[in-house]
Amino acid sequence: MQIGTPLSPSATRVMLLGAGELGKEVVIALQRLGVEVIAVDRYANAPGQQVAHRAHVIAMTDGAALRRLVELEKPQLIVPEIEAIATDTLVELEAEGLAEVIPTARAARLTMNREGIRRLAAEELGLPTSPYRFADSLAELQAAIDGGIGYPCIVKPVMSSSGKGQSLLRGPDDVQKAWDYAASGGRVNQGRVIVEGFIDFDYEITLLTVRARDASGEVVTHFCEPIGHIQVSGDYVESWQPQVMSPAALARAQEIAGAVTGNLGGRGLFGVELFVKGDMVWFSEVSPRPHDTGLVTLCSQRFSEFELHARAILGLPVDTALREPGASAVIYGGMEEQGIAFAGVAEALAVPRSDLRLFGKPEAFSKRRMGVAVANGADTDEARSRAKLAASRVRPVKA
Ligand SMILES: Nc1ncnc2c1ncn2[C@@H]1O[C@H](COP(=O)(O)OP(=O)(O)OP(=O)(O)O)[C@@H](O)[C@H]1O
Ligand SMILES: NCC(=O)N[C@@H]1O[C@H](COP(=O)([O-])[O-])[C@@H](O)[C@H]1O
Ligand SMILES: [Mg+2]
Repeated sequence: MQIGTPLSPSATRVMLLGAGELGKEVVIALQRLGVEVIAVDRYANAPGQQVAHRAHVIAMTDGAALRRLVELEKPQLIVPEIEAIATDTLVELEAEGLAEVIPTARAARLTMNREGIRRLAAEELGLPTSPYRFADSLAELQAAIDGGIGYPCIVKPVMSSSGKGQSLLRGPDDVQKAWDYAASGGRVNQGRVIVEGFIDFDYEITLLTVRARDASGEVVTHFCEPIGHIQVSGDYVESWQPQVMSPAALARAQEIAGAVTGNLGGRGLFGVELFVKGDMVWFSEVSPRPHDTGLVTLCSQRFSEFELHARAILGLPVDTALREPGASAVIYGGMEEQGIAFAGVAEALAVPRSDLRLFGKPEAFSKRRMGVAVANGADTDEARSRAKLAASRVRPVKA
């Protein structure tokens, strides 16, 4: 693909559906390559909209509104940045040849709903996953648990992300609460949940996997070094790269990631989430787009996951090499307030080899991710303590 001049008839236009912190970095990477970027989100002044050529606010789950916007902006590429999108409309738009959906409209549709991707991975591709059932009511949920899933188990809305609506159930007393929380936490409330048996893993990783054209034009699969991370209530708080793995576990992880991304197809970067115990590896889920735990690559790789995504979707070659060990630590809003300020930034950046991203979200919530600290070190232990120290020095305050 040639790259044209932005804001001229020759422009290469890319539309991001979702413009949060991950999209913001993708927009910046695309801007640097001379791409015209249109950032869409459900609210005004989303992080990615602040650095794009144009911004639109629509309900992205409204198929008619999405179609109108695509017909107006005529992007060559549509890049989903969140799950909750009218993906049936994406399938139609792609079939009509109106735009190419990254990585494919089918991948966006399957991963929007936990049921689609889980059934593909476990039942079609035969990949190892936690035991699971789906339920549409409290009674069905109880029956699924009693019928074999057992305790401990995890309940999640079929459509949600960043741990929203997710609970760990230790016994029968937790079932009603988990059902009610899932119903309130799903981004698109379908009243359907997945219940998964709890995997007692040693550690979990995100294996960033890139499908990109090589010099001959053929799409080949590249793997980044594995990223280790810690999640609290289903949301990531800390990540580091590289995560040390046994050669057997790494080979199995790459095999699973290759199988699922190969089936989803297209071009782009994927975050393949895997649980590891000894040499055993389970597939958990996959984002057909940059992953929050991959924010660490802003400091650890030659090209961040966002730059890799930008290159891959444009049909350009990639280089997934690690540069040096790194880590990331999340900065939360800590309050429910509009237009907050951040104190302690100078103190945070005084931590050796550290850097910050403040996303610029217009409204803070107590557990909303508002920024991230990244840091390098001689090893991931040193990088982690620096990233956590830098993050802890940033203090959200009322402006
Ligand atoms: N079956 C399971 N066994 C053990 N831990 C689990 C299981 N399912 C989820 N978890 C834990 O909860 C975390 C979040 O789960 P999951 O990735 O499914 O949620 P999510 O809402 O899609 O999050 P995100 O959008 O951030 O990826 C996992 O990374 C893992 O730490
Ligand atoms: N795990 C998925 C993930 O991290 N997605 C990132 O969070 C944003 C939504 O944030 P918000 O909920 O604060 O608006 C999304 O737009 C994306 O950048
Ligand atoms: Mg996840």
